[in-house]
Formats: sequence, structure tokens, C-alpha cells
Amino acid sequence: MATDSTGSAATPRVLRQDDWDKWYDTLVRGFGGVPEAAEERELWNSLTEFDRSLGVWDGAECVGTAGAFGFRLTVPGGASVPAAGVTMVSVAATHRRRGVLTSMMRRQLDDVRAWGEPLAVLTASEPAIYGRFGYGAATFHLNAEIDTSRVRLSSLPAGTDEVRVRYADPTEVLDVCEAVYARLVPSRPGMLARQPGWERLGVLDPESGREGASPLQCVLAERDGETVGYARYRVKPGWEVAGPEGTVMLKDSAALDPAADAALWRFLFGIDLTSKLSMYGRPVDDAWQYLVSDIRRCQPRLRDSLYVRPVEVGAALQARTYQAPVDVVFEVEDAFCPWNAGRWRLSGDAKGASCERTADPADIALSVRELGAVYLGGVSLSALAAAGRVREVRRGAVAEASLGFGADVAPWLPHGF
Ligand SMILES: CC(=O)SCCNC(=O)CCNC(=O)[C@H](O)C(C)(C)COP(=O)(O)OP(=O)(O)OC[C@H]1O[C@@H](n2cnc3c(N)ncnc32)[C@H](O)[C@@H]1OP(=O)(O)O
Repeated sequence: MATDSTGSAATPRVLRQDDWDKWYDTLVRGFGGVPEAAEERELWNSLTEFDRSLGVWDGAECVGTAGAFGFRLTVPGGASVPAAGVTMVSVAATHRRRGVLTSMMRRQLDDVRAWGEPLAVLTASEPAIYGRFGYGAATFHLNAEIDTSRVRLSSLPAGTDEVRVRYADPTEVLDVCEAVYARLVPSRPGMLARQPGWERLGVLDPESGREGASPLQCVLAERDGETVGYARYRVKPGWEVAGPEGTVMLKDSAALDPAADAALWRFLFGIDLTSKLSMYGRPVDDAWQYLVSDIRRCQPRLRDSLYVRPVEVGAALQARTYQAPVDVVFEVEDAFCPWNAGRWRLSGDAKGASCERTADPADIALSVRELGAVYLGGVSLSALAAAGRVREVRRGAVAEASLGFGADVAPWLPHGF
């Protein structure tokens, strides 16, 4: 139970406009206390959804913060599903481990349910925090540091030479880049339909965030005058005894087809005076991996990215489709949101699904956290069963369901929040 300094219960309450500065200062201090640049702070202020944000107060002092953006998330099959994007979570170090986070998670998940949103999602500062609240790691992303002095791109797709790459001012071409991004959103589970204002995150470029590199640069990929891709990056020059060793630091890129994508990679691999291309937060099936001469010298590394929490199990499971027919009864354990606990029959295929309560015997037993982990198709039910985290009750049920839950495109969260 959260308590204030007098020992009485401290209840999360909805954020008011004039709370924001104190509330946000608590959050910044919770993350170490390094002040953000004015433009960054201003952006997060403008994106804060006040009536979906919570604070815990000890007298006049803010000791707990949590928000929940109103996102729409692409799920397997392409539907855009309401999802609460849990964010800005912190508890003052003076009040830690007294249940303040737990009280905020309690209130927040009750609210999300009342708002009718079947999913809650987040990225975690530490993976150990959110499992107890029913969040499972559902997507992973790829980081890499490519030695572009040694690694070559080969077998580029037909049409790569027809794509023109040209410099553009990142802010001036923001709308064109957003249009490319928006066309990609339905095609990959985990992507977020960017609401107005969120496009500014892509060009946020405070000097404090550059780590000695250049301001943000942007190139557009064009074919027949149409924009078919973009890349935004910085260059960090490096001058070593043996010669120039600059680094291209990719922020993001997107392309509508393989040739446009390859043209952008060829550009990024070939910038003069650089010998390294570093990238963070790419899809695990990013195409460049299949074009390089030496994947080992690219140093690919995986990291957990989006955590998914089914808030309404039935609504969540029937919002997506299944790439192979599935007809299984899940016995779901959910101590934190008991309205989900019990047996659910999921019947679905590539066209649609239904998920209803049932009294039929269970085929598969698992907790809501595992259901969240497999929800976007990036983690397999079979793998969790092999780890002992999913229990097969009816022989063959895990293999059948695992196939159906899979996705032919790796799910991916395009940016943090
Ligand atoms: C979506 C996001 O915004 S992610 C950002 C999360 N915020 C941060 O990392 C900022 C720095 N950390 C903090 O502000 C706090 O330590 C928080 C928010 C992580 C935890 O807040 P607290 O109020 O201390 O958590 P609370 O007391 O409710 O703990 C609940 C349980 O989680 C456990 N727990 C809390 N934090 C952690 C952690 N970092 N690692 C592992 N376990 C944790 C507690 O031990 C407790 O376990 P128990 O029920 O078995 O006793």
C-alpha cells in the first residue's frame, strides 16, 4: 500500500494542467535528474494526455508519476487496436518499495479497462519490473555496429539504381516522411499509428542528444519524383592516425519497397570519411542483414522492446488474426486483473477470430504475461512451452496454436515513448 509521510494511504489521482512541471520534475529526477533540453521537455508536455495521467502526492510533493498514451497498435492481420501506451513511470527514491508503483498500476489497468482498450503496452527501463503486472516481452529489436570499411552490400535488388537519393531538410520534408511511415503502419505488427504531434519525435534534435555528432540529416529516396523512403541520421566525425574513422548514427529509416530500402542502405554504407554505421532499434528481420557480405562484422544484438499486457483477454485475442487455423481453450491465470482469469476458447484463422468464455476443458494453461508475450507473433508459444512457462494439457495443442499465433513479419516497435 502506498503511504504518505503521515503513514496514511496515498492514492493516485488524475493529473491537472498545473501539476505538470512538478510531476515531470519528479520523473526526470527518477531517471537520474539530468535536465532535458527545452524543446524535448516542451514536446513531452504537449504530448501528455492529462486525463490519462496519474500522480501520487505526499502533501505538496509529487512522489509518483505514470501516464498512458492513447495509441493504436497494429496487430497480426493488420487491424489497428486501441492500446494504452504506459509511459513516464517513476517513484521518488525517498518513497520507493512502499507500493507506490503498484498503486499506480492498479488504478491504471482499471482505467484502461474502463476506457475499453483491450491492450496496455510499454517499454521497460528494467525488464524485471513489469512481469508481476502481467506484461510480457513481445517484441525485440536489433542493434548493430557495422564495420563499413570491411562489410560490403551485394546482390542489391533490381531497380536499386533507379532510386534517387537526395538531401532534404528534415523538418521541411516531415510530412512526406510521415506519409511513407503511415503507409507502412498496417504491414507490421507492433507499429503505432502516429497521432498528430508525434511526428515531431522523429526530428527532435537537441544538441544535448547528439553525443558530439552533427545535427540531424535527412535523405529522401525518390523514384519518378515520388518519395519512396527516407533516412534520418547524424554523422560523428573521427580522425585517427591511420585516417578518417567517422560513424554514421542512424536514427530511423523507412522504405516502401526493397529497391528503395537497398538504395538507402547503399547510401548509408558509403558516406565518405566514415567507417562505421551504428543503428539502434531496428526490426529483427531488417533487410540489410541479407545483403551484407559479412554479418559477423555487423555485430547484431537483440534487445527486448515492447511489452504487451492483454487487459481484456477476449477482446485482445479476437482483435488479431491467426496465420493458420486455431481452435484451443486457454486456461488463463491473471492474479492482477482477475476478470481475465479462467477458460477462454479461441477459434480463428487468417480471416478473423472469436474468443469467448467456456466451460470446456483446457488445452493450454498459461499466465496472462505469456499471452502478452506471444500476442504479436514475435515470441512462440512452443518456445515458452519448452521453457516450462506454458503448459500443454491436450497433446498437440501447443504446436497447433503456436503456428497460428506466428507472424511472417517480425513485430516491431518503431520508436520509444
Ligand atoms: C514504462 C516506463 O515508464 S518504465 C520506467 C520505470 N521507471 C524507472 O525505472 C525510474 C526509476 N525507478 C523507479 O522510479 C521505481 O523504482 C519503480 C517505478 C521502478 C518502482 O517503484 P516502487 O514504488 O518502488 O515499486 P513498488 O513498491 O510498487 O514495488 C512492487 C514490486 O516490484 C518490485 N520492484 C520494483 N522495482 C523493481 C525493480 N526496478 N526491479 C525489480 N523489482 C522491482 C518490488 O520489489 C516489489 O516487489 P514485491 O511485491 O515482491 O515486494
